[in-house]
Amino acid sequence: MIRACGVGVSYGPVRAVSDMSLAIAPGLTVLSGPSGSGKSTLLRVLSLVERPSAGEVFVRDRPTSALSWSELRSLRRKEIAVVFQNPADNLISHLTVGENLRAAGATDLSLLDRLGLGGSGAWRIGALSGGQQQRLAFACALARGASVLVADEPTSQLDVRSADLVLETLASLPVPAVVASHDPRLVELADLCVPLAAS
Ligand SMILES: Nc1ncnc2c1ncn2[C@@H]1O[C@H](COP(=O)(O)OP(=O)(O)OP(=O)(O)O)[C@@H](O)[C@H]1O
Repeated sequence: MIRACGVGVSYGPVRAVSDMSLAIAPGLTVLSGPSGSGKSTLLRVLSLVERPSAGEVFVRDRPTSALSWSELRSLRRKEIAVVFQNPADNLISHLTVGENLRAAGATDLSLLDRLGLGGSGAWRIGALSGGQQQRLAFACALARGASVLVADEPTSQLDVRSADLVLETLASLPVPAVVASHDPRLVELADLCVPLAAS
């Protein structure tokens, strides 16, 4: 679905990503590596937020380097949903759980049951734990109908119990997901682990 071929990203003299090739397959792909190894940069490139300095990113076998920024944005909106590190950045705080899901495009609340949030449709966002908020963020991402979910360190701001909820969610997503994380438990869950070396 999304494929990177020989991707490199440089910021002046800093080579954030060097000659990286990978294909996001069904299941969970985890980008792991020490701080500064280029995980977030590679995620931005795979999410079409940033253009690589070298190489090519293919979406459904279509090369993206010749697309304009507006074409990239439309392709991203259609195919890719991003879940941010901080749960609050993913949700509309003054809406209820159900309203958030409907605002993301859901026609019913069945995704709540599927992600362990059944019965919470009328709750305010503030009544959810951090882990429940991240679960809801993944539910909203699925409601958008994206073909691929992308998440940068989705457990890093959560306590262990809340992180467990997110790990369960990541293990059972119905669409391919690519996640950058330091969390060794996420690496264990991965169908494909892509280790990045410090630059
Ligand atoms: N916009 C930018 N401008 C300049 N340098 C950048 C930029 N973004 C990232 N870098 C540099 O690129 C390298 C890789 O950064 P990146 O954030 O992708 O690593 P990371 O593995 O995600 O790190 P962390 O785990 O700490 O988030 C670092 O040396 C970083 O300072």
